[in-house]
Amino acid sequence: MFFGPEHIPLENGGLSYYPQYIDDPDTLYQLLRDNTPWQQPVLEVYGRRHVSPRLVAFIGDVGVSYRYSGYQHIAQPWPDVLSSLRDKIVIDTGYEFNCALLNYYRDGNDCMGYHSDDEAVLGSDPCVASLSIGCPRDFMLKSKINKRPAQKINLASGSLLLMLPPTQRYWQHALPVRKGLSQGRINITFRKVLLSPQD
Ligand SMILES: O=C(O)CCC(=O)C(=O)O
Ligand SMILES: [Fe+2]
Repeated sequence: MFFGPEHIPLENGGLSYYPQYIDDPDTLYQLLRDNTPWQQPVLEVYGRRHVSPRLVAFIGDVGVSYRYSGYQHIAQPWPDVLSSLRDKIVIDTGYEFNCALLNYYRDGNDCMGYHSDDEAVLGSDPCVASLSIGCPRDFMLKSKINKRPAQKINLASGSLLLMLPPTQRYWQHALPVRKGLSQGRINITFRKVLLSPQD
């Protein structure tokens, strides 16, 4: 099955949303939930250290590492299921990705605060491809240059959201707490870390 994408324009940016990008999200969800070496690192956000409010894993090509939130992530090798998914996303979008950050939100209490995926190692205008499986959750976007209300997109299981350049430069995004949700969700953001200046 393949629907979309739906283009969602943003002032100084833009999104492409594929509501049903993969066929069998439930199987992929269970496979990743049960076979990923999940970690719960101590993160440093705005100078304060706290245990991450979700579980994480970082996978990628040999030699890729990625420092964010005060923590150095060394890539684990790609499981087959994710390298073939990466290949499909590269073909469908025309963007390259050499690593992926996995976030496991165990229930509605797990969350991610407002931030941009704008680390220097991603280059000046990255495209980030975000695949969601499991419990649908609200994804919020707010502008860095005006105070208009945040936009909300409910990310369906099996959906792919592309955050197109220059979205990371002008927007922040978050996954807020949703008390009462007992189901888990896994999000995979495919990224391209630059390994040398000419990449
Ligand atoms: O879980 C999500 O949908 C967002 C994840 C995210 O923003 C990130 O990993 O940087
Ligand atoms: Fe992000």
